[in-house]
Amino acid sequence: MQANGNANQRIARISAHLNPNYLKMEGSSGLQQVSCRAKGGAPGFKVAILGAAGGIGQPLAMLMKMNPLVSVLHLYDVVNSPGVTADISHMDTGAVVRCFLGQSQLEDALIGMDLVIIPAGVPRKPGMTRDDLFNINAGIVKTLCEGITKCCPNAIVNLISNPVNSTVPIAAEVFKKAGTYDPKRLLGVTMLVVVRANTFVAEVMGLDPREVEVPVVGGHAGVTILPLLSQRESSLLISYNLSTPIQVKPPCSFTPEETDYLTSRIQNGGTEVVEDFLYLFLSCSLLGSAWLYLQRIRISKSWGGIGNTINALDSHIKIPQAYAAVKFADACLRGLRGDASVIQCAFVASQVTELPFFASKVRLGRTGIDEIYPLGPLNEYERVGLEKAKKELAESIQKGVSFIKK
Ligand SMILES: NC(=O)c1ccc[n+]([C@@H]2O[C@H](COP(=O)([O-])OP(=O)(O)OC[C@H]3O[C@@H](n4cnc5c(N)ncnc54)[C@H](O)[C@@H]3O)[C@@H](O)[C@H]2O)c1
Ligand SMILES: O=C(O)C[C@H](O)C(=O)O
Repeated sequence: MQANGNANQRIARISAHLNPNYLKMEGSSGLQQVSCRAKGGAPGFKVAILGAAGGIGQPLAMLMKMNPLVSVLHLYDVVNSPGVTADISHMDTGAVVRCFLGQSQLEDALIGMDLVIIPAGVPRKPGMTRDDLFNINAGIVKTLCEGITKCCPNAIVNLISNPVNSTVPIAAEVFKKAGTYDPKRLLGVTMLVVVRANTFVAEVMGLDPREVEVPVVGGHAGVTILPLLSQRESSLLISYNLSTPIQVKPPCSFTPEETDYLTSRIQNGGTEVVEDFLYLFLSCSLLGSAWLYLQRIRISKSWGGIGNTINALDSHIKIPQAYAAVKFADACLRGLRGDASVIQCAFVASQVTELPFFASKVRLGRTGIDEIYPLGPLNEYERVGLEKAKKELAESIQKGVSFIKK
């Protein structure tokens, strides 16, 4: 194997993984000249994660580093991104990982990106709704989206920060204001509720979750999450009349009790996790769990001290949430690559209902969303649910729009 460059150049390349400013300090003319990838690394897409040091950001970064479609991975956060980047960069997979820390490095983090994934912001604590996060997360999403308009206006944006029902309209308004809005490129990530729906249905029916595909439409909070359980048989083939066949799932139907149980569990899955974690934290702390102890120290440091420790107790590494986010990001990348029939649910600008945004099945392509599918036939239970969902969604969307237009 032949080494690439002289010793100083090699050391500079390694240091640039962790802090791209290293090369600037060394007198390089800029980031674009840096090639941090080992010789022979595969070409692929450039992906930035904003909020990469967080509970969802860290496992998301790890899983994106493992994705063969990713050639460059930028990890941005306002705290702790150097440590996370150091960890992730030791993985012997193809993607080059670079660290960006703090607002002054946001633009460098975004230049030239194909896909920007945003899990930045505060998570819920027990007793809170996603909407309770609006006051803090709205401003964070606004700032990050302003960076995107400047540095990578053509990137696909995957918005994870809650409340998704409002943060997606906020992002749209920021992009409109800057004249860079393309509704095909802005997607609110609702994949997690689809993942939960598939799992819970599989449990009830005794199926392998990989065989199950439940369309979940509407939004990403409480009653706005509307699983279309009546459609989980062969709905894609029947209602969308696609030319490319999609695998028909094993047919089954649910009793009214099962439908109630499943709908409620899917709608409240996020709350189940938030409430359960506090219980888990307290029990494990009593048992002296080293992991949780370390997490607590790490989180309290990152949140600025003892005073905030209590607030941060329910923040934890969110692996299934990251799994869902990566499943969705991977679908976006496969669409960008030109794969056929990449279909997922997402919260997007839509004409499927009278609302300006709605989650439904979309087909992903080389420029983002290629097609948005209609809801298909609903039963009476789902029609009632749809009306409730639309009422709450309308308010959340308006709240996001007004935040920018005020
Ligand atoms: N849509 C979904 O499916 C889904 C799933 C899980 C979490 N979430 C949401 O994602 C968000 C993050 O959740 P978490 O559990 O990772 O929280 P967390 O507190 O563990 O991590 C959030 C990270 O964002 C960073 N951050 C804060 N302000 C920032 C800024 N201005 N720029 C860049 N980074 C910033 C923090 O430093 C932190 O590292 C929450 O709003 C949560 O509700 C959504
Ligand atoms: O519920 C939350 O607050 C986080 C996320 O949206 C989830 O569904 O787990």
